[in-house]
Amino acid sequence: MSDSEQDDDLLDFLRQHYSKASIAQAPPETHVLEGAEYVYDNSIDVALDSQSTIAAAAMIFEQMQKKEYSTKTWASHEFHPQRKDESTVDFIFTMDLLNFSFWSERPAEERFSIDYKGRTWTGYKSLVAALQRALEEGIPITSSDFWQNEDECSEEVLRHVFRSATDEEIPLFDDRVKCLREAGKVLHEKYQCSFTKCIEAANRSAAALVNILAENFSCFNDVVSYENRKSVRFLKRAQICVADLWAAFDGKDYGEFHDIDKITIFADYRVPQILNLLGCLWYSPLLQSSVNQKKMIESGHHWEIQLRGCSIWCVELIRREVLRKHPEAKVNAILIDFFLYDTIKEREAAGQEEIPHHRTRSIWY
Ligand SMILES: Nc1nc2c(c(CN[C@H]3C=C[C@H](O)[C@@H]3O)cn2[C@@H]2O[C@H](COP(=O)(O)O)[C@@H](O)[C@H]2O)c(=O)[nH]1
Repeated sequence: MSDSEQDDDLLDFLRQHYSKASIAQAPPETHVLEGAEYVYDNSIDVALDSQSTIAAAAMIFEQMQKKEYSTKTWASHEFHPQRKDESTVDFIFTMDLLNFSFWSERPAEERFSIDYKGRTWTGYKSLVAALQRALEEGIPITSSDFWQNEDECSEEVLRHVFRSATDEEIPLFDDRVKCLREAGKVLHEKYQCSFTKCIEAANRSAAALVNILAENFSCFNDVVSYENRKSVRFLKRAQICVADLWAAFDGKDYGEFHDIDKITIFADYRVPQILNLLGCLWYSPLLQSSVNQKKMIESGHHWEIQLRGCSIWCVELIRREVLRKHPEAKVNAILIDFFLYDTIKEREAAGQEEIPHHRTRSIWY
């Protein structure tokens, strides 16, 4: 039998036994966790301490139970939108397009901050406050049509939206403008100007929605290469966008995802910090001293990749340990992450930020 006849026979066999549908139905995957494990397995400047990780799992579970951590915790935060409709979808998409790099090298009283409702907000909360303030001022900052209209949504208007209470402007202002312009263009060209169309295209799969964001919006495509692996996907803002939808809508409507547990923690500058403080992450002496001295670590540096990848892997081990001891627990990496972020922010507010977070300036987190 000739080669081509053998090929035809093989194709006939495949057609008979593997319909296109079954091949196409492989469930969507983000590949974030396998990338994180690869980074962990190939890290020399960051290590996990198993005893501290086991102890952290017990503490986190006990605290989350006590504080009744659930998706409902999301709506309890200042200025998070409360309406269960498309306006909240648009708010979350806008927020997570811009949800990065708020840390400052200035002293506390001089750092970028937003005045809103009689208080001054910094960090992530400064972003949420700025968006709410703009909406109250009649600026449609959560509309992708607006972002595309450079006459109405001029640089001057955007500087007004993010005007600071100090003379330090919001970090990476120009990059944030680029994120809005790109997102407006992509939504217009591919999703009828609405992020809800991206959600619909994901067919209630969290992994599929993360992939839609990463593959269609370059500003969400948070991917690095490390050692011999070309593509380590962290996808921090794509993942936190899906997680915020899930939490804001209590796992229903626009927040309903059958595979939400595929989402990992969001590898930023806060989770490594709290894991380091808890003794779960150990740094090489040189890395620890660089972090303690608040030295800049370039985006893409192997230290930064190790910090982010080992954080994702560490919380995966914490999640497994919690479920090993409490199989019935309604706990996933998202809720553990929200708890860890809120915990480090409480410690910061109480002046207990004994070890600083690492300093990397980028749009990825
Ligand atoms: N891993 C993780 N990173 C988070 C958050 C949040 C806020 N999520 C809220 C929603 C539900 C939760 O209960 C939170 O209240 C912001 N960030 C990131 O941190 C950085 C800002 O830090 P700072 O400048 O100190 O505020 C920046 O990269 C930002 O993207 C989180 O939850 N997890």
